[in-house]
Amino acid sequence: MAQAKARAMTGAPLTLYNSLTRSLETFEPLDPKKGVRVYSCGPTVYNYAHLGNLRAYVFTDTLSRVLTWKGYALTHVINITDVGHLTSDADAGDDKMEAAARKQQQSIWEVAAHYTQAFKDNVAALNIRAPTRWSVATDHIGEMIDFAKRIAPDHCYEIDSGLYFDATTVPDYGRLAGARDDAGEGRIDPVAGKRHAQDFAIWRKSAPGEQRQMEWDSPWGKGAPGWHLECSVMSEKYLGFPFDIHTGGIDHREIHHPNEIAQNQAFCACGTMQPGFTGAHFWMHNNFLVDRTGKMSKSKGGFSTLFALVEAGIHPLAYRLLCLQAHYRSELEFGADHILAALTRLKRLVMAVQTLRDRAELGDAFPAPNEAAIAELDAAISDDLNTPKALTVLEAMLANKKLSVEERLGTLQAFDALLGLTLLELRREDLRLQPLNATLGEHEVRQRVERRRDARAAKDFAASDRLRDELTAAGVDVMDGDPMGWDWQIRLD
Ligand SMILES: Nc1ncnc2c1ncn2[C@@H]1O[C@H](COP(=O)(O)OP(=O)(O)OP(=O)(O)O)[C@@H](O)[C@H]1O
Ligand SMILES: [Zn+2]
Repeated sequence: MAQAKARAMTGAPLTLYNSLTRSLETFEPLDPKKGVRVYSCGPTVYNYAHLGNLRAYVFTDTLSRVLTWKGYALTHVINITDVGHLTSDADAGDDKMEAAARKQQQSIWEVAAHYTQAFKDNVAALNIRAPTRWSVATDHIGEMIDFAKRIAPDHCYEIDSGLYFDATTVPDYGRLAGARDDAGEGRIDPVAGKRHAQDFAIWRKSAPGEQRQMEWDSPWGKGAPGWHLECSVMSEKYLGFPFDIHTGGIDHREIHHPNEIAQNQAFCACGTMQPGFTGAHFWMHNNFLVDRTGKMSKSKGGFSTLFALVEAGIHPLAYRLLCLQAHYRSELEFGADHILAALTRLKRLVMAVQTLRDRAELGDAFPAPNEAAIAELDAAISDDLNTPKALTVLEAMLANKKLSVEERLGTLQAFDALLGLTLLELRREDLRLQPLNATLGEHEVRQRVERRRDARAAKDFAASDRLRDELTAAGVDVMDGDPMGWDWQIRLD
């Protein structure tokens, strides 16, 4: 801890991109006594998280590791949305949870419990640190009603379908989104009786005759809270306004976060609107994971999960590395080639570390990290979390012959805490996962690869080709002369 504190004072200033000002700003905690307070919009647990969703949490994990590295005490809240998120972000359509429960013929609570656990399993597999608190939306309905009661008199109006927030009652509505283009407006479905297109539901009343599994009594009738309200309420409850950093995917910059900001303005100002007040100091957004069809999205279907990746035999940390290879504000493309290349890079790293370990003479503890390498890493991540640069610093450090083998391992320990790749623990064998649909076991693959090598050595090309075909049919690619000595890999289609 003492070492971490010293780093915060001597390290580079931390610069982060604030979507609110569309500029890079130097980060300082708003109230150092409270440490740094971060809120991240969490998953809607109606389905498995896709790899794009998980990119959002690799990003928040990097942010939280960097803040810890800088020596700050961190309070990080991620919510679990188990009510209120409609099929359209802008208050139209069905509740995603209700729709999923109907389709899966299960209770919403079962659906939520199953996908919440699956999400937490993904988080653990990616070595994303658990936040200080997971806060579940349905545990906060009372607070949501109280919040709504406080802002309703000056900012809301009631119509048949519920209580709506009048976006014209706060200054500068939508500043975070910037100018809304026609496509943005087009996403806002009309709701009968709404005063303005941008107005949004604070409380949705259950329609007469509607069978909802989740509904609560409120001053505006039986119903459920709006999705935007949840995040305002839970961030205020656990972090207090204003807190330091609010994160989410870049889609939230358009509707969800501007609406949270409007609610926060209404909640805090109580008639005397403070200029520029938004509830959080920094609003940060990760860009999308895209595939050939565009943004990966649950709503669109055909998405990839981490579970599917592992079933195909890819180690989950290869996906973490793929995310770190791109800056969080750039789009990142996902495809079989991309993930296999990331896996190869991870293998190289693991083998480099293993070679060092084999050569090292370590006592009870690792030696102190090399200060120059630490400073270089610190400069990279202090520059708006430049993880692609950090990875090249890592590789250069591991290969730096001017440092002793032991010193490199000691430095790696510090790097690992920041990048979360667990390079000191991973072994070459760990990276060889067995695909679920494999027709040959690892041992059988090995035997065939060796028999094929012998056949080639004996110039028995017919036998060697037959063995290769057999392996190909089993989904295994043989790699003759692989520089890393990795003589086979599973094939991803
Ligand atoms: N393709 C993507 N790339 C990166 N982040 C994403 C992507 N899709 C969603 N996110 C982010 O993932 C987080 C969790 O979102 P959530 O579970 O509410 O997704 P969703 O809106 O139901 O999913 P989808 O948009 O895929 O239908 C949010 O911060 C969201 O902005
Ligand atoms: Zn949110």
